[in-house]
Amino acid sequence: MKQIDAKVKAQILVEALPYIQQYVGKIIVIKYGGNAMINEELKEAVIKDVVLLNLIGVRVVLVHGGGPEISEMLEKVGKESVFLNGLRCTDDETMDIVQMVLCGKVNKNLVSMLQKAGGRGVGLAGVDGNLFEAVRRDEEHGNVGNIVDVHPEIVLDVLEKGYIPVVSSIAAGVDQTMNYNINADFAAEKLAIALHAKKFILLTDVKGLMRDFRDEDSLIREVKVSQVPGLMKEGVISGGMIPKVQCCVEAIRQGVETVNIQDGRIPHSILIEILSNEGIGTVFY
Ligand SMILES: Nc1ncnc2c1ncn2[C@@H]1O[C@H](COP(=O)(O)OP(=O)(O)O)[C@@H](O)[C@H]1O
Ligand SMILES: CC(=O)N[C@@H](CCC(=O)OP(=O)(O)O)C(=O)O
Repeated sequence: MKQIDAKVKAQILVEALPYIQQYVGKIIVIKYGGNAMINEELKEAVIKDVVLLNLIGVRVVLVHGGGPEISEMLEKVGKESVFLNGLRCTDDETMDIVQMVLCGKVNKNLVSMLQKAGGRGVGLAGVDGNLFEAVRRDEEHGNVGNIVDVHPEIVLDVLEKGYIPVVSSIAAGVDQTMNYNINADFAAEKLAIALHAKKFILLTDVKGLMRDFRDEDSLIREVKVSQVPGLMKEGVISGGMIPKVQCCVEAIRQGVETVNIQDGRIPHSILIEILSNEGIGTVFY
């Protein structure tokens, strides 16, 4: 690694101070999508940003997806992935695999990486401490749930002790008889609202919200939530962006100060957003 002169390092830290001060003691919820977990190097960059923020006293909560990893595992056991309106149709066998992959593989991998980077992670599934309670969404999606209640106490306890909560998007049924598969964007949004987060960041595999998502230069930097219905009508927001943007709007309406959709493929994009005036990606306010 290229060494930076100590004077330069000191200068960089001093310049970062006013930005950091805004966030010390505040909660930031980061949704880390499976499509943004492209390789180990990029994952390490995300993890280091999270550890650094935690070390300087920002209360960071990581909510992760893992859609591509679930699909890969389903393929290995000979099951096809079926999506309806962007949500995975989840029969009982698929639900077992969703839980194994999200709560086992992806969650523990992120916790290990946090620890390797000098942080202290605690993995939680949305069923732990009754964090998320859900009801069945509809018959077509099978075991996919809508979160109807959030009990954030377990996350607050973990934060209080200085750990970094790493949350997977599984919810307990309200009657506790079964668990549900929850889209990770929805789970993160609900948690950001319940925790009164200052900021909610969604890391994905595009630069942000684009006027034309095939054109990398058409990034929309700022969106007022009142502009969203118009953008939907124009067809600017489509596919996987529809639920994502709905999450952003709901989070702002429910009191989260700013919400950002940004590119998890850019190394250290979290720090770039937090430590600069210009920021990165699309900010909703
Ligand atoms: N206006 C838009 N700007 C950016 N992406 C868009 C837009 N409209 C649709 N999309 C699609 O939304 C996708 C991101 O949503 P999704 O695949 O669900 O992300 P994730 O897996 O990170 O949750 C992009 O890869 C892109 O194909
Ligand atoms: C109901 C539903 O679709 N659940 C998602 C949960 C994981 C997820 O959302 O992961 P990404 O953020 O990586 O897409 C799924 O089964 O794929």
